[in-house]
Amino acid sequence: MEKVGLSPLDPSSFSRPELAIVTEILINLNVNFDKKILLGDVELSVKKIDESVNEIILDTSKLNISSIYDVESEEKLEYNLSDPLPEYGSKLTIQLPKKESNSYKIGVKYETHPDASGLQWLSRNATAGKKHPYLFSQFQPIHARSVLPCQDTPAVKTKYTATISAPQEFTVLMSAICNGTKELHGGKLSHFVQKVPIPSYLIAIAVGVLESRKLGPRSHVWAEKEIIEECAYEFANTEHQLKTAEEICGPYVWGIYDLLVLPPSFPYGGMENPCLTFVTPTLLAGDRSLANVVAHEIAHSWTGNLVTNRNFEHFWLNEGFTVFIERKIKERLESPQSQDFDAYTLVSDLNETINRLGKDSPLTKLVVDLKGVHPDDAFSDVPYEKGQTFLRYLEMTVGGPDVFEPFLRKYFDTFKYKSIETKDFQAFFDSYFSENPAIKSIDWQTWLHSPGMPPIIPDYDISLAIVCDNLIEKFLKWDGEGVIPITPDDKKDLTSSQIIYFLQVISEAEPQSIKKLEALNAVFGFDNVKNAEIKFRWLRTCLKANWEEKVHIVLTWINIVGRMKYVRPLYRDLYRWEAIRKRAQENFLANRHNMMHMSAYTLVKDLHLEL
Ligand SMILES: CC/C=C\C/C=C\C[C@@H](O)/C=C/C=C/C=C\[C@@H](O)CCCC(=O)O
Ligand SMILES: [Zn+2]
Repeated sequence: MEKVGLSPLDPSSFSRPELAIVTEILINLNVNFDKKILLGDVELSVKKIDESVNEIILDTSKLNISSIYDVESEEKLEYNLSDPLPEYGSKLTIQLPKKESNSYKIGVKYETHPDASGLQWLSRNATAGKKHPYLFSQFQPIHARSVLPCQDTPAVKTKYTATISAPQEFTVLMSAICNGTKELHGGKLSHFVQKVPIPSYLIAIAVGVLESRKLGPRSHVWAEKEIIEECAYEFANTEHQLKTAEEICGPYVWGIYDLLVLPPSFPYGGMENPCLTFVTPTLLAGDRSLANVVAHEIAHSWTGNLVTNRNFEHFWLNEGFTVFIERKIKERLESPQSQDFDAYTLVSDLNETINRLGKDSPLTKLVVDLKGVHPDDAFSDVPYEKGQTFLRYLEMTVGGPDVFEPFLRKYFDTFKYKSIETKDFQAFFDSYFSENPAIKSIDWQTWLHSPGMPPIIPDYDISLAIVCDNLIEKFLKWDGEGVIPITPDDKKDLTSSQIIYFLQVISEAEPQSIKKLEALNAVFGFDNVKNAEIKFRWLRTCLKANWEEKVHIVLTWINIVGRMKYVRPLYRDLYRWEAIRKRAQENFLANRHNMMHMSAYTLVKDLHLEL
């Protein structure tokens, strides 16, 4: 069902940038931890596109607006704030001042709501140091509107500057370059500038008592002091990853590349906020084995942040390309086998998602229809894995990386600083490869618009999987009597990725007996593993075996770790287990106040709770 009032060009936004567009944003906010609000003002530079309009339309969500004015004359402007559309917010229509020129500066004084969907206000207990509160944001896909009035569509890209005031002991970080801090009335003012035009979902802020360590010539890692050394070790390869990405994609335009390791409630593995990637502490495996997420976020510096999906129906242009580049970084820094191993093993995750959503579900298409569907409800690994599979297929079809990588660089250069749709990519591809007869065989319609698994899975090098397959077969065939047919010797040559794959296949097989799993744990030590990807799959395997003793461990973990990639499947597993269902629902209800809005919003549905 279509939602009334939303744009015909972006079904997730009220704004109409084709009529009047925001061209620059100036943010001036104070952080109030006691009230859990940001308060201050924004100044929006606006350009009229259609001469006949006298208004600008913005997205807002739960903002408490006190005045809207013409910055030059300081005259108050008339505005209308619509009734809220749940999860989309309210449409803010502002009458533009009457004047000759087509350019305006509009000021909005306001404060955010303590439940702003794009912010998480953490109490001191939810931090590592337990002494100070913490604030962080997550605006993708459409939560920027809960923090500032804006055209909250990725079709609009603007530069921004910000001045943020916070208590003295806190560090303020943003998805921008910090160009100075100064003390003021016992507090601290921090100034930021983002000179590259970005969509609203890439504006980001974090405020905490933080330290940093240098990682390389253009990178620092930020975190609470309790984990900062661990973070510096884990992400020591950042500069290598960045350089490799530049070799593949072209020059890095963002100046610095910093990392912020957030408290564990952060809902995603990573978020590609420009100049300052946000990452979950679940990447701290102790052996750098999960740092591919950083390669993924680095890749977004081109795919998503430079060339951006015009609306979230084309999210695969952001994520499919990013996974594709992430694996090319892995290929160069590790080996072609490890690149293919990742692609091959993630096909089974994709399969699980498509079975869960239904192979005919419209949400399994690469290009989705988001009219009446909130992007947070559409989120899955389909745009990631089906998207990268399509790109691997295209690469293979046109003649391999030697031909495809120069095309990619040309694509980034042509569409940098722009927002595009799938048809723009397709037209560019067709024109670039117009002399290549192989492109005639590409069935764009099926790849882009048919539901279900990708029509073709490329011939990946599966040598790293074969050794695991032998062990998996031995384990699955074992009847649980006598000694487990896997020895510590079998395990010692396996990489973390191979152990993840091993457990992934076991978790997808028939439920195993608790006795067999105890024996497996004795060989691998899964109960004490630090690597979150392994822990996650181990816990899922245990739940499938109805191993009651593990329920408490699962609940304890998901009460701390907010990463939806883990929390949602584990809650869904608990829900499926009838005897545990109520306990899972009660646990969620007791802990939802510690979660970010988007996590609680999606979990209510996963747990079939009517709230
Ligand atoms: C077909 C999908 C259509 C629309 C979805 C659009 C936006 C999805 C929205 O819910 C926000 C996504 C934000 C993602 C941020 C980071 C991810 O890349 C993390 C991936 C999972 C993880 O590793 O934890
Ligand atoms: Zn991504």
